[in-house]
Amino acid sequence: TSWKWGYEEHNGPEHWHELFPLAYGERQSPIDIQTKNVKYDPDLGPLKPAYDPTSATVILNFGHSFNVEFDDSDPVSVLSGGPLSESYRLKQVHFHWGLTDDCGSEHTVDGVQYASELHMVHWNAEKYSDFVEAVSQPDGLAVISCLLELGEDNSALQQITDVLDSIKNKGEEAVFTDFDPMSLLPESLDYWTYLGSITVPPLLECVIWIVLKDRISISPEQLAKFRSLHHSECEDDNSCLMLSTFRPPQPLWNREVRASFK
Ligand SMILES: NS(=O)(=O)N=C1NCCCN1
Ligand SMILES: [Zn+2]
Repeated sequence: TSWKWGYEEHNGPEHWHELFPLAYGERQSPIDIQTKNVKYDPDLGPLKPAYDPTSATVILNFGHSFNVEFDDSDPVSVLSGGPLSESYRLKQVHFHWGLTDDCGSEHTVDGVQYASELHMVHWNAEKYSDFVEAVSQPDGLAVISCLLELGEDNSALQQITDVLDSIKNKGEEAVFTDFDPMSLLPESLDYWTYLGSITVPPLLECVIWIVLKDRISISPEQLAKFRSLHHSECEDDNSCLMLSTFRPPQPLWNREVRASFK
């Protein structure tokens, strides 16, 4: 394509439909979770994350975000329970953020946008043979989302922000292991769940979303570190900063949001 999708005026979410028609699909993400319209579902069991910190491998700058990658060649770090009928394998963890501290999350709750959002991406390794096959299926991925609100330094997050200087430019990667993604999550795993899509092109409608009710904190200094990353290789430090990396909420259409809690 002549342009690479991104989050700037010329290639951001309002342009994505030009190359990725699913942008106008019936089960797009993120959404605004209107708590008065969610339905408590007593059949929703507890989430059962089981992660091995040694399965973390590298942290890398993708250009439109940075990922902590996990070795998913064996069922070592997995998620089951909750709304899931099968066991899903953890593949990567990443974040979304905004230009200023008053925006940045993708999901919103009763119209409130938070400073950042954590996504833990898992794929259905019981039904599908690899990640690429999974993203072409309606139940291919399960993504745990946790909203980050502006506040105190998050000590678990510091393990990540401390290494971002080593992956400043697109394509750079660094060894990153002995990382337990559970350390990032709040004490309660109460959640809302709905059927949606990945929130980056090609916007495939393959995700069972699991949005945690409780939030974790991120400090202004930690957010500033996210924004110091470069979305491409460039010398002039301020011409290619990864300042904003969130897609705004999309229409709910004919979908229900269920709650695991009253
Ligand atoms: N924001 S997101 O939908 O989690 N993004 C993803 N990108 C790559 C494939 C999985 N998910
Ligand atoms: Zn994401």
